[in-house]
Amino acid sequence: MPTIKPLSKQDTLKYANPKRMAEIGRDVTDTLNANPHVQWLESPHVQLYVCQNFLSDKDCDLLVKMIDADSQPSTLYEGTEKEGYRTSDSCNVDPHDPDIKRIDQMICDLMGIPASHSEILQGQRYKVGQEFKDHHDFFHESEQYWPTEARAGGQRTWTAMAYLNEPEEGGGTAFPQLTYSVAPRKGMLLMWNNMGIDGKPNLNTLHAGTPVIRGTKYIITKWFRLNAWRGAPTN
Ligand SMILES: O=C(O)CCC(=O)C(=O)O
Ligand SMILES: [Fe+2]
Repeated sequence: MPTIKPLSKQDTLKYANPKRMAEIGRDVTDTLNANPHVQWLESPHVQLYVCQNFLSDKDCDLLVKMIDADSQPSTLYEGTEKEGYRTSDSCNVDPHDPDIKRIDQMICDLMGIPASHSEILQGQRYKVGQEFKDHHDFFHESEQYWPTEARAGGQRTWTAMAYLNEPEEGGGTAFPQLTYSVAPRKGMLLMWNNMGIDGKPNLNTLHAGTPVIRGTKYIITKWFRLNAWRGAPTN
């Protein structure tokens, strides 16, 4: 594996600046709080929101088709792989597809974050028994992937995740620190701030895609970055 240049203290501030991340947290929560279609899932520990019926049935169904066509076994970051940890299938949906561009923009507009600061939409499918165990979506700065991810867009700030169907049993998104689990609802968008109000990674955002017991679960996920995401295609 090539050696990756470590980050200086100054670089780290550029890629994970608590002051700027606290500001983003305030801006996004102001936007979401002002939207009558969005509900705040009251918690003192995590800024967590839902928007019911965010995606139409038609959009959900077309996304499910795309995921079925393109999915490969999901991956974890190099150095963090653990057997059985993330057993779903995933795919990066085609960012040039006009429906994807529209849905992508709808998510960014709802949250008030520029699309340039977001990663490509990822689709995921969980069959019976598949899951994504407890994890944080923010980057742990002690991990070997961090310098590369930092330079590619910096820390992950917010997560937006939409359920495309309702498995018959299981497949909720559990937040063990909140003793809280969100049940999949077709078309519902779930959003949370991976940072605390201090703009630093919030350990209470620990969450899991719990095993599907009956049926299949489909979701799309979008992760936002502090800076412009360099992995993004140019158009
Ligand atoms: O499947 C879920 O409910 C959670 C997925 C998740 O945490 C992720 O994609 O980062
Ligand atoms: Fe996650």
